Amino acid sequence: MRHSAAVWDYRAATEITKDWNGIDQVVLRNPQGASVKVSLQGGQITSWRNEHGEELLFTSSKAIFKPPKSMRGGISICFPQFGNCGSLEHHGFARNRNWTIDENPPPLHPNDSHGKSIVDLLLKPSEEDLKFWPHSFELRLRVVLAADGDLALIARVRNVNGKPFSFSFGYHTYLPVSDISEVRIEGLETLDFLDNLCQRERFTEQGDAITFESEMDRVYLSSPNVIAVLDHERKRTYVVRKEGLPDVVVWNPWEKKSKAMTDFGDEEYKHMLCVDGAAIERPVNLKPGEEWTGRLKLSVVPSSFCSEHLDLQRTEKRGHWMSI
Ligand SMILES: O=P(O)(O)OC[C@H]1O[C@H](O)[C@H](O)[C@@H](O)[C@@H]1O
Repeated sequence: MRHSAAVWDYRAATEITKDWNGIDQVVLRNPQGASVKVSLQGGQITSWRNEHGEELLFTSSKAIFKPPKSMRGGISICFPQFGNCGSLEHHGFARNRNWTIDENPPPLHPNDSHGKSIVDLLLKPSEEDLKFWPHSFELRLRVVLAADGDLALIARVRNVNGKPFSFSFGYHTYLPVSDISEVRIEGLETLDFLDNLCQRERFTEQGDAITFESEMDRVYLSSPNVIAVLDHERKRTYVVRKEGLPDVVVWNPWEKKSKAMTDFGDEEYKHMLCVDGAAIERPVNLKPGEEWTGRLKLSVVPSSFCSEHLDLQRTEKRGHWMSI
């Protein structure tokens, strides 16, 4: 029997347009009208909007949209180095390179594809990259806009070299918040962290949730796979689910550092927060032919869901990732 209802084509739900520099970007849409924009410049997620058109990622009003540098905001891919822990440029070179679209990505199961929109981007090293980091790799980033508006990113790094190599990785994620002093993060309490403001000295988090009253730049270690960022004023919560990413970087530049950054407004630290799922403390080791996967999924829910009803760790189910 033939189905008369229209079949959702998850690949046709993408469109290629140009970004601010005339560089290709992919726009994903779901049937409700939510959208995601991914630039081939850096494989950077530059926009994520819900079905009402509301932007769910932070971008600085002073962001500089000039290749090859990634712009300040959205979600950028930090690979093969996070921060300055290595000899490469800050946060690695992946975010400052041109990526390509994989025209023939591994398909989704037809039962799992309804309402989703997907694109796979690829990065392979150039001759120049190999001079500084002599490892042949393939980095595949699958970007998924789900039927319910959630945004999922699945990065796969494959060693196509004859020798083992190791790397760090991070999804450098800028979230917009109404007022940083009213925000708290749940899920990181009692963990050890490395404080980048104290020469990466190791401390143990005390107290309840993480709150903000000054500059913060920390790498929380061995973190749970679900954490929540609660924005009291806006009564909304970002739920961050991750897999293969043991660390969480929490960063807010606060007043002084904001003023020192040319691509960031003096007061913007009040309205943003970076919460990055990452693999930093223990670099990932890949033998020839091996592949590593790091998954991140962002959802936005009303805050009331979270504080009382969302048992963070109980939502940590493998089923979340099965269909992508
Ligand atoms: O300015 P960016 O390269 O985007 O990095 C911004 C920030 O990213 C991370 O959160 C690091 O831990 C910080 O040390 C860094 O300052």
